[in-house]
Amino acid sequence: MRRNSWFETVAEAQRRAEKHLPSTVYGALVAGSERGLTIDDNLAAFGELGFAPRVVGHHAERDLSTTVMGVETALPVLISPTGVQAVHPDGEVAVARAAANRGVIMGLSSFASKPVEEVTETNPDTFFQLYWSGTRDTMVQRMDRARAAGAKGLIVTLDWSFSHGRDWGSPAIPEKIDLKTMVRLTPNVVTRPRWLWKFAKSGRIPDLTVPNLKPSDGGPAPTFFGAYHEWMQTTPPTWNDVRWLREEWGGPFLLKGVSRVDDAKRAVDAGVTALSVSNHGGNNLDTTPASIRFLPSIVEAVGADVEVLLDGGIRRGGDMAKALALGARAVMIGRAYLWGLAANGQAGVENVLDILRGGLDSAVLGLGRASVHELSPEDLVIPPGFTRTLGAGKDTTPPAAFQNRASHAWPTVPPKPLVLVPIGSTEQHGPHLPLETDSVIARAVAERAAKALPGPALVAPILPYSASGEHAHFPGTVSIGHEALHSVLVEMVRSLSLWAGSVVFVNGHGGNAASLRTAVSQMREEGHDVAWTGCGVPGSDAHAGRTETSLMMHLAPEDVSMDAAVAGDTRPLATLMPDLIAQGVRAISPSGVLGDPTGASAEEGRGLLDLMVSLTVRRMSAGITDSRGHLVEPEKSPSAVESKVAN
Ligand SMILES: Cc1cc2nc3c(=O)[nH]c(=O)nc-3n(C[C@H](O)[C@H](O)[C@H](O)COP(=O)(O)O)c2cc1C
Repeated sequence: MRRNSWFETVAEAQRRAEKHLPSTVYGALVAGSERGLTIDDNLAAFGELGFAPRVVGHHAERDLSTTVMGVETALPVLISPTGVQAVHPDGEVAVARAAANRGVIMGLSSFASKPVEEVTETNPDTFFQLYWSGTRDTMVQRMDRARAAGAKGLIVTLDWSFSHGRDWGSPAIPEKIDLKTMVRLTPNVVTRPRWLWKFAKSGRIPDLTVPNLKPSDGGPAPTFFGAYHEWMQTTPPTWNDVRWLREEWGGPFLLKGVSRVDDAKRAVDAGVTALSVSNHGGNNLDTTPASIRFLPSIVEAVGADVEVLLDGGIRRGGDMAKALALGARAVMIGRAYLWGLAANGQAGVENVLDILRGGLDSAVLGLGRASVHELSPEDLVIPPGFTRTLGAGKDTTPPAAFQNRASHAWPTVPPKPLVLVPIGSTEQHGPHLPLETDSVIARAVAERAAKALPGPALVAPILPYSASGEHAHFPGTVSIGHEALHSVLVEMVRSLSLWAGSVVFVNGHGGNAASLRTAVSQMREEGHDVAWTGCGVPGSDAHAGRTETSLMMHLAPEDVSMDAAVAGDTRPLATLMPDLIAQGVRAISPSGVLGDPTGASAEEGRGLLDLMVSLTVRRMSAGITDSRGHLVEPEKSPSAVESKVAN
């Protein structure tokens, strides 16, 4: 009896691929560089993330569809480009057909075994992938050909450093597979008669040429290794080259392979439409952490500007749900569909896409969401320390460079810029929020305001220590007191004024207001162009309550422990103030919370942050201050009461 070719999970597809394929071919699919630690982490990281399911209020119908770079897809998954050499005689055409049948976008590698024209004919929703390889002329020819074939987007892959040593032994890949090689590989091949039979039936032997790199003068297509050689000989690209590629292509443009926030920002500056957070499926520099760990920081930095995708380690629909919850617009899959292809051709790829659809739908259902767009970090249990942030100029790094679009070396600082200096605190924020809560909020407001303001605006490294005397008896609090803070602010302004046009302190901690008033008014009397503003919004509660908790759930969800959140004293700040001044926070609220964090949400935090930023931008644009340099709302007179600042 014929064995049921349907499989239940991607793990089973992998087992069948291993059985079907010669070990050399299977080895090339599972490959990860060096010790394979990155590829392991790509998988393990999804296991570290948990779900936070709901039990009532589930939606009878769920919408899993989205668009990627303007192209509709029934599922938020793309076929990631891979050189599908020798896995199946129909190669990428079988994959493209499966993707078309499931309404999914096909990514075609320039190292693929099938011509782009055949693939776009099969699946019109195809993105063509290019490496920075060859001369500019050859790259233009390749892009022209893909465009003429109807490719709807270009994927440019930049995360490859020719790091191919593998401790477990790289499989030997022949220059080309002809009959002679087949004979040489016989011991390997004869143990996989079904694989050989598929090729024999198709009347072809596995092909290791790359038709999409065929020269336009009619010469033969290079072999896989010829193409690889050309790529290795090409001088690596600069950001200007990326911009040039994007302009030459002129359509939707996805940059694949980003891990760092600074690279993501430069990609945005280069005009990309989308980027994929990726480590090439563990095939670039081994020990690079899993791509999912970088996703939140990159979404936070550029998610409002471009579409952010993720690839690496997706094996289940639940993995997709986790990536989407952390802000990915869609994911890309590599090995999962290759194993499906090896196990059962086109039907095997369809089987894999169905598995992913089923798993994603279950997750969306169980999380009580109606669509993939509603997934959010709140749906996940994110263990402390899960995420990694690279190249963000975090305030834990030495304050050597300005944190702005690019990390500025001094000659690149624009003349007489406006400098925003965020001021935070290091103080207890209840049992559920981190000590740096005020710093995270102040920096986020300053960075977003700097982007929104016209003209050059730089964000200076944050001042993380300030006046937190009222929280002094809680472990973790570090306060330098008003006197020291006053001196720091004065000296900062004197130093900044040597080259800055103007200085605005963006304060995230209400306890700093007294020092800011005295220091800023002293500096204005000395003739410096300086002002300050707070991050308050009307109606916010006092400390570690709903306002700050919502903001942190939006900005740094991995650092919020909602399990530990408790309500504190909920009286308004004005009522609490005399007791606070006389006795400190601990006497009034043993937990350190003033307010009630329990109803907080990331959604609310996003709205609050937007409001904070727009109020800050409005105040800064109007430039009206009270007599001590505190920026006030434009409609209020300069003598108006100072606005409330967040704690
Ligand atoms: C065998 C193989 C070949 C690949 N070839 C390419 C390629 O030609 N172009 C490219 O951009 N990425 C290539 N990749 C990387 C994938 O597009 C994708 O980033 C990676 O496979 C995602 O990880 P996953 O396999 O865990 O899903 C390849 C990956 C594998 C496993």
